[in-house]
Amino acid sequence: MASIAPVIDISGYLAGDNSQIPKITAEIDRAFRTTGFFQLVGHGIPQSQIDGMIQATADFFALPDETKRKIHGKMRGYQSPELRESLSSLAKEGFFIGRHLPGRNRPIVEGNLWLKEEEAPGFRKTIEEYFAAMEKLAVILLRLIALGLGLEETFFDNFAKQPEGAVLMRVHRYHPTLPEEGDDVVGLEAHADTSGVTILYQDGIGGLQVKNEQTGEFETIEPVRDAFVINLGNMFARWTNDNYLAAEHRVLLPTDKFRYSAAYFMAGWLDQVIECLPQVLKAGESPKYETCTVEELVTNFRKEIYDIHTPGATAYVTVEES
Ligand SMILES: O=C(O)CCC(=O)C(=O)O
Ligand SMILES: [Fe+2]
Repeated sequence: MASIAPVIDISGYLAGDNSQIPKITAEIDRAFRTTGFFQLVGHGIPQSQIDGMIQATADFFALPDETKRKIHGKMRGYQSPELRESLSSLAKEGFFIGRHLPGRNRPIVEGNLWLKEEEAPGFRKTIEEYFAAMEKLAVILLRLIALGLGLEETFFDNFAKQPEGAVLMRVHRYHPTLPEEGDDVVGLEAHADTSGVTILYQDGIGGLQVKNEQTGEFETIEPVRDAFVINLGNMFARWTNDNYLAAEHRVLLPTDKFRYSAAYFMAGWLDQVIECLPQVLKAGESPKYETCTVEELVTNFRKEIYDIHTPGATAYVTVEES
């Protein structure tokens, strides 16, 4: 059986070797049709930058609770474990950042929350630089996806590059289970992402699992040190009429050490209209989803999440940038 997340090397494309494009785009197309996940190597982001991001994340979460809570937020800043009632209090902490767009009053485009430099030396710079690297990688990925779908290479450029975009990154610390809890404790429940494409880095601990559509079983994606795990969110299910999978995935808690990961969600330009691409429809098929905008999808998602888990919470936090 094919791997649940095949390793795909895009270095040929990045080096400008056009002869590599058909092979790479066909591999990506196959992965998204069969499992919705692949592991990306040859992406050009130095391992030292990735390791630095993981170290900065670990240092941030190691700060005292009261320091982290100074920047407690919902879609930006520190997310303590209790924000999601469905998880055990020890399961997972997060820190969210998104695009920095001061002066825009549009919901979803919010200000980031940072500690003072002396409270978390180097954290902001490291995370912002990694986020910027993800922004570039997302454009590259979307170009390869466009080619694989038989579209113009730049088809998704506006989606990715228009500044007013729902583009977020969350770094996580998953806490080890208590001895009496055993293995197989779910720390992040099964979900599909609300994104176009998600670029995830998981450290070497493991625990990320994807639901196999054929068997219904969750299968583990083994960490590959220099690879990003790439998956599609529900926007591509809509664009491709479910030919590309927005696969369900979850995370099992580690058993003896913290696990760190970083998930960058390219949910794109708020005014992007998402409608079924005519290229994917076979004779006699019709679109399964209503046409909608990114803003509608993301707003609905946030309402669902925050109204369910934190009654009374608003879908957005609008924060003045310091
Ligand atoms: O931490 C991970 O490995 C996965 C995170 C994830 O799926 C998410 O944040 O949506
Ligand atoms: Fe996810």
